[in-house]
Amino acid sequence: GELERAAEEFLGAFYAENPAEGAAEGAVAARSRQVREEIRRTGTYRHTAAELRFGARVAWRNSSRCIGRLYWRSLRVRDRRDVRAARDVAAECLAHLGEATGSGRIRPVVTVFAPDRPGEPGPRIWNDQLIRYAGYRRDGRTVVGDPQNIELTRTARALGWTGGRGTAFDVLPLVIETPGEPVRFFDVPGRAVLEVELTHPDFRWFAGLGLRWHAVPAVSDMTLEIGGISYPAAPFNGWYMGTEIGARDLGDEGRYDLLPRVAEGLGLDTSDEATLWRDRALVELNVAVLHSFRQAGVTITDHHTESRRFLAHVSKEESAGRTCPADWSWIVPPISGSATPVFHRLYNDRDLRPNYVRKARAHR
Ligand code: HEM
Ligand SMILES: N=C(Nc1cccc(CNC[C@@H]2CCCN2)c1)c1cccs1
Repeated sequence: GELERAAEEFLGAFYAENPAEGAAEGAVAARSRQVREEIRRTGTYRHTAAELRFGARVAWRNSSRCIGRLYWRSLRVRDRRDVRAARDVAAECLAHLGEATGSGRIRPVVTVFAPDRPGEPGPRIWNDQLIRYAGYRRDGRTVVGDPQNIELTRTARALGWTGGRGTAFDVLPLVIETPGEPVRFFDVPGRAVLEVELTHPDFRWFAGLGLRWHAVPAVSDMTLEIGGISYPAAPFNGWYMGTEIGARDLGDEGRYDLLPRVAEGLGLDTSDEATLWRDRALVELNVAVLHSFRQAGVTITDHHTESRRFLAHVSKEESAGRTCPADWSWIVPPISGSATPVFHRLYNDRDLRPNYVRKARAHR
């Protein structure tokens, strides 16, 4: 059936790219038979440690919306497939953050928790990222914090969380769902969250905005799919590209909506779109992010450098006889698109496996 075909395809790719693994006489045939037998007996099968490591790295290499794939081989894989209790999942997520953060030299890490098995789903993390700032709707209109996380904040408070101090940067708890237990929240202690206070190299008033952001982006709401097996909790982190924070997180109207305030600080005329006050505010916000992270010794990349790296990755893949799948609309940065080399070409977006996929989730 479906699972057998996906398993066969994955094992084929695994042995093709890791010839030493199949060097022993009949090793490949034996593994294929063993997997088919296990699927027949149990309806699923267990990856070896080597298959899991390869699968997690190739899933990153196949992530067509990711501009940061040049270093796909260096992904650190934390095999925690025997972890499924909510408190243990939470504890391993905090350990993940510790390993990923270093003291600012961020390392790409993925932690793989228990897979879905017939009759026993794996654990699920309801947060979309391990580190998220709470959002509070005040009097029907004004919002304090991150509007994107208003619903998750409500859910956490409904589960009993009282940790929020009502600031714009309260770190939310982890909300973990696992079979046989009620959905629970677990605080993320301050010591697990490296943050950078934002200042601007040329404008002293910028610090007065009181802005900060967390160092590590760690996506926790995607399912790692390898050879037909789904790992619904497989949080992965890299480092930020500055535009994510400077353009989207802090600049979007539906997020921290800071362009008018930055434009005001710059003394721009915001009454007329044609003064391009939004564009000037965006650039200075992004300058502040890159300057602050670099001054704090926290890994970050700018969209020009990262674009060049991505094109180096694309040509490396071509040389390896593979087509690098890419989604132009996500690869091209949200500011200065045409000033980056990734803008001036097209890509093939293909849905390859292994991959990190977003599946419909029980409403949090
Ligand atoms: C090491 C530095 C990395 C950088 C600078 C980077 C950069 C980015 C950026 C800017 C995006 C677009 C995000 C957005 O617009 O919201 C993205 C998407 C993505 N990245 Fe990377 N990335 C890195 C590492 C990784 C790693 C380690 C993984 C997985 C192991 C990964 C998997 C993905 C996936 C799956 C997406 C698409 C997410 C979605 O569809 O919502 N990236 N990356
Ligand atoms: N730098 C990163 N940024 C990133 C990567 C994937 C997904 C996300 C979150 N994207 C979701 C938001 C909300 C909709 C559009 N963007 C951020 C990384 C996160 C994890 C590894 S790298």
